[in-house]
Amino acid sequence: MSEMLHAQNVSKSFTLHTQGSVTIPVFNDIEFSLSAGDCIALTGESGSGKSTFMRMLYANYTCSSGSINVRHDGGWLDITTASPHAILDMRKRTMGYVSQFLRVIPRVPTLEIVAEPLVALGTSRADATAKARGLLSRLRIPERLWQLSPLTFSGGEQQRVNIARGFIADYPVMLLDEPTASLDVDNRATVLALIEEAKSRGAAIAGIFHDHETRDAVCTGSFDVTSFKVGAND
Ligand SMILES: Nc1ncnc2c1ncn2[C@@H]1O[C@H](COP(=O)(O)OP(=O)(O)OP(=O)(O)O)[C@@H](O)[C@H]1O
Repeated sequence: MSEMLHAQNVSKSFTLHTQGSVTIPVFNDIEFSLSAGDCIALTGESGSGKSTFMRMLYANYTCSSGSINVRHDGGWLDITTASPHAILDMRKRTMGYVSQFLRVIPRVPTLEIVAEPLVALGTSRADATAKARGLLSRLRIPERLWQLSPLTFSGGEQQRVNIARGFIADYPVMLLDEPTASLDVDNRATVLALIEEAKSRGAAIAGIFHDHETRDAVCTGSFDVTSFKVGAND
């Protein structure tokens, strides 16, 4: 399967400038690769750096050293050195990210929030809205809520709106941060089906799944961040 993302010699430490410039080393020399059709679980004990690494894959956090290349626009883009404009383009067209929490924009209806990534890619508003309706139905968000802002929705409802938004475009690479964390059994099954569909169309997926059943059901492999922890092999 073709490689979609490659992280090489990636290290990370945080410097706490407001606390005497204390340095917190997180991990050293990570080698990580993701291919089309993969669904790799990032694993490791609490505090080992799973979320930090995922944020680095999305270029939300900088790398202390190393490179992260993403297949984008027919070539490779090193997101550790790319311009902010190139990163935004990569996120728009290549890499989807389902975070745990929805960023709610007040007064924007749910249907529009879900359809927006497809509209940004050039799909007509009618087609994007039709697909958004389909996803919201599958994820059991009652139709009477679709024209409302999700500001007042429950945690689980907000998470499902976020999932619908994350899965509406066929991103070649997807990052999933605990996509089933606050879901009931039926909705968890729907999310597993969406992940399976993304894998079958060739998406390359990395995710954090604290729930073992979810991980065992959809993951093709795992990547233990702990083994790259600073001092792990001392
Ligand atoms: N923005 C930050 N500034 C400073 N230190 C941070 C920051 N983000 C994470 N860290 C530190 O980096 C280490 C790894 O944290 P991270 O959240 O990535 O772990 P995790 O494996 O995702 O943990 P968990 O499973 O508990 O969510 C921790 O020691 C944490 O304190």
